[in-house]
Amino acid sequence: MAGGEQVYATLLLSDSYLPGALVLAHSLRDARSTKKLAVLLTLDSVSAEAITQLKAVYDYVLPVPRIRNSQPANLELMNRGDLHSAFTKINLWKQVQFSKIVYIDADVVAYRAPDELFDIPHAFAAAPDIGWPDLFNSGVMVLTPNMADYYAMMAMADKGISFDGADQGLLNMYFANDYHRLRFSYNVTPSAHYQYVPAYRHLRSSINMVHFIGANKPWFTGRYASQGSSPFDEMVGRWWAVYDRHYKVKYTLLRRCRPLRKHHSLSTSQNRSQSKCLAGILKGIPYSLKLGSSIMN
Ligand SMILES: O=c1ccn([C@@H]2O[C@H](COP(=O)(O)OP(=O)(O)O[C@H]3O[C@H](CO)[C@@H](O)[C@H](O)[C@H]3O)[C@@H](O)[C@H]2O)c(=O)[nH]1
Ligand SMILES: [Mn+2]
Repeated sequence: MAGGEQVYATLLLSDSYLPGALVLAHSLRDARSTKKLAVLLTLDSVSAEAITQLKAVYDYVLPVPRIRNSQPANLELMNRGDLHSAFTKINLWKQVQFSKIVYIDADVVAYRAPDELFDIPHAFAAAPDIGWPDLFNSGVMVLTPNMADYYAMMAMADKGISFDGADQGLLNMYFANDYHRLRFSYNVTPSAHYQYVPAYRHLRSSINMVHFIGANKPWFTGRYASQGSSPFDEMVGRWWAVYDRHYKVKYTLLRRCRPLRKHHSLSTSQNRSQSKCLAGILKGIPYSLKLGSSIMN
């Protein structure tokens, strides 16, 4: 559908990636993007509380059907059984109310808003994958929704056609040599194992977005990595900087309200101001903060 809106979109398949989706949205907004933000999610695995959090930062919250790979054997080749429903990304092509989508994984932080990606004259574009750079990484993609691609990819998903069992394998087979290659700066995937420090120093100022691929996300591992000075540590630190800018203050405030609560001898008015304090702060606090301690260290 020509003339539709252009949006950034991400995907949320579980509450466990909520901190990622929130940080991504804030990073784009803080960088003053002029585009709207959309999140596709599966209602059977994302809580109502998480949706409330998402609505505070996303313009469009779009429920989509889960697309599960019924033949997940290839997923085990990369030890990522958790990606059984990554095919759900195919729903992006069905969003024909939008003329162009810049899709971004929930484990990405934007250093600047790459609005120029909406203007590239190609139906599909993506950046190289560091594991095998002839392939593209499917964590950042510029795509044009249309039902023909959607049905063709759904047919592949139905048959479990994907060399890695997930969306990246399927998409690389579908678009094969027919895609526009984006610069790595749009999807910088740091590795704790191979760090090309001189190149990082040389090109650091041109980074557009950083993508934390692999099973260990910044919000799972905590802040420890962000304290060092390696390129990897520095990039993890950038993720936490966005997180803290929007959520840390509120958490500190919450702690200030909490000790009073255990007091039994509070007057009615003290009690009332206590509840008011908590209610006000909780309104703006992400669900993930209340989930566990890993994120608070
Ligand atoms: O439990 C989960 C798992 C995934 N996701 C969503 O799915 C995306 C992909 O999963 P992720 O853990 O980010 O995968 P990567 O470690 O980045 O692995 C690579 O391989 C995946 C499978 O092909 C691709 O989807 C990725 O883009 C590619 O970078 C996430 O960003 C989220 O948007 C969830 O919401 N919850
Ligand atoms: Mn990812």
